Amino acid sequence: MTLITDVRLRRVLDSRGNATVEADVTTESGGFGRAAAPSGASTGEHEAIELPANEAIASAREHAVPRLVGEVYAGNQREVDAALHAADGTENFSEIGANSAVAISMAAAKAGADVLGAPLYQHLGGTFRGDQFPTPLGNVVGGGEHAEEATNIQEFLSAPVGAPSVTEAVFANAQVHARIGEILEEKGVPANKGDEGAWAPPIGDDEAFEIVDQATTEVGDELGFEISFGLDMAAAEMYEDGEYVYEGEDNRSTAEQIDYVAEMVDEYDMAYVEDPLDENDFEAFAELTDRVGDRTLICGDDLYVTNVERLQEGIDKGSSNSILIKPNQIGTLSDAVDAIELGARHGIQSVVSHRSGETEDTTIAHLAVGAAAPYIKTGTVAGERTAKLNELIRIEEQA
Ligand SMILES: O=C(O)[C@@H](CO)OP(=O)(O)O
Ligand SMILES: [Mg+2]
Repeated sequence: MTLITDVRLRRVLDSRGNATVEADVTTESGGFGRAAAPSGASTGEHEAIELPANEAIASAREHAVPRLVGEVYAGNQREVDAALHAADGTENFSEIGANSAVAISMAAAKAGADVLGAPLYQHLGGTFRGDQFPTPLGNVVGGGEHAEEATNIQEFLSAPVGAPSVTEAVFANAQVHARIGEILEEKGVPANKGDEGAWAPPIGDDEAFEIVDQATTEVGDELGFEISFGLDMAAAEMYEDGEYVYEGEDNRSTAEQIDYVAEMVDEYDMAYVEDPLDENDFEAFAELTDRVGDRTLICGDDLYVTNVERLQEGIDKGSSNSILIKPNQIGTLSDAVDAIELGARHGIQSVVSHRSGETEDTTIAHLAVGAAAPYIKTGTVAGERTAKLNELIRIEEQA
């Protein structure tokens, strides 16, 4: 029933207006799945390779489609993803492009779910999944590679850790975003928006900490549950010649960066810090995790690139207690789930994540629920972000 009979690939727009790959997968019994690849701006050095969309499509048509059509069952995700790896033949999807691979992998999963008549999260996670929901981390202020003339720190993330439901958490993040808009207006700070819809005001990191702290506290008090906040520092982007470069401030050595992050964790009682250190510095990550890992999540994004070998190195060295999961960083859903499961076996909390360039695709909402990931990071207000957040609301209603 789920034998793949057709795979179509096309170029569509992502949220930055760039071309990305969309895949349609059809099965023998008429099952259908459609998915599109996202795209990063602050990409990790060790990520699977994204090719220009037209090249990725041409190569996948030549190498991957013949290995799928009439050969592989969409209901068997491992088989689909193994065929993609075999078609590519490299370590990092540099032949067919991780963008083609992930679009086909996700579209096949949806086609499989369609044939089974099951929601995608249940197809991915099994019948005993669907009752545990991720806490959404919502980008509310940011800069770095996602906006010019804004904060050094890439993302300030609202973290409604005390929310009684995912729906209330999603609305809480939107309210924090709105409150920050008001605070910026009161201060007379002009506020543009960055790639993910977060405010991108021309202020320093110190002022952003104060504003996000104020907004999360006020909205938390009003709603009656705890809203903490966190950061994605995307520190690999700041790291130059052994130092962390902060515009308008002194540079920080690795030891100073560790001290700074540890101080901020305590000063603001932060729930989460992603990529506080360079993407190759497993040791510095371990030092920071040793210092504050009992009271906050230290998450590896560019550090791990959703790769189980890099995650295993982090586990061996004690580098973090959390991992970011981006299916397009590794190229298939099977690889992404392997990383979540390896992490879970070692007490590493997964944060399933969007990219800064996104589409209306909602697969990551289902992946987070299907794999029982404790967190999801998928923005706060823009349409390509609310697509996933609204899907979480619908899944919660079904549960
Ligand atoms: O660093 C990140 O976590 C992501 C998503 O917020 O950004 P990008 O997709 O640009 O890598
Ligand atoms: Mg990141």
